[in-house]
Amino acid sequence: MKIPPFPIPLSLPRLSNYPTTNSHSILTRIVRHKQQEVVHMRRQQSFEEIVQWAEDMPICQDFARALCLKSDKSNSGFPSSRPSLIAEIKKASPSKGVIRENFNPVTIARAYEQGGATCLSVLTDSAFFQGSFANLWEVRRRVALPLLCKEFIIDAYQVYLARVAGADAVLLIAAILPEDKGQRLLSLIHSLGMQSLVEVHTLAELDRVMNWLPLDMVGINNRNLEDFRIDISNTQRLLAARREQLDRQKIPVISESGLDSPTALSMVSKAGASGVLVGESLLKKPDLEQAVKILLEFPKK
Ligand SMILES: O=C(O)c1ccccc1NCC(=O)[C@H](O)[C@H](O)COP(=O)(O)O
Repeated sequence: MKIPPFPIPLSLPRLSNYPTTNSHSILTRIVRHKQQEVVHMRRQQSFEEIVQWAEDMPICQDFARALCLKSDKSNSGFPSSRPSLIAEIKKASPSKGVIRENFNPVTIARAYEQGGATCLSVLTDSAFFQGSFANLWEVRRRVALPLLCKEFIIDAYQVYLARVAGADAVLLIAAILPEDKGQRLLSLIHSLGMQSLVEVHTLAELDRVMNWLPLDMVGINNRNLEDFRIDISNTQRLLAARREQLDRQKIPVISESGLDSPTALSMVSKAGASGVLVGESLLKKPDLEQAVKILLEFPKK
């Protein structure tokens, strides 16, 4: 394997340089910032070079398959099916500020792996989540689990960067991608050998992304990204409406955000989710390995 020159010396622009105000929704502010960030990164590191590095990367792991193999929908030892866990590595978030002061992405990744996580999600946004592509690359070098690049993707440049930093899968958020752009980015992700977790929050978004082909995984976000409200019954609602269609097309569903107990996992699993994406409730605990084990322990009958 040729080692790409990470960390690419990208000095990202400071949030305060851009004309966003608190009257805009957080998602609007993030997207405006991303637009500026992409312009800035393209100036610092040529697109052609990033493309070349991406083409030299080793083959990706099958993220969706890992999740489905681990999700145990038939194990009679458990009162309900057990979803597999994508454990998230994030230092801070717009809704919660700093979540974990003592933050070392590789130490966190190893603890998650020891605890029984199936895959990892690494926040790469720096302005709002205090993450980086270098964090993703560090985790890639030291931990074998399949990795999701958790970014606000609006441009091909970011997709190539995710591949160079070692991602196996990339998040696409329906709410920030008009239809043809979403499909174009999904096709690019596939052409680079990666998969995508396509995230929706509403039924209208779910119906829209069902036209993006081929879908690897759908994520149902329980967090409203406009106002931060969390409602884990969102997963049940959307699955109740479209489970048949998703099952028919064999598209695994991941429930995201606000999941903090085995009971919550059991709820979304019974609704049809094959996996869960969990960050904050784990990251708040001092012992992360133990926190994962406790979360994956389903309530006994
Ligand atoms: O978490 C936020 O405050 C946030 C704000 C705006 C856009 C996205 C945001 N979070 C991304 C996520 O959806 C979560 O990191 C992920 O689903 C894990 O959620 P949690 O377990 O609640 O940390």
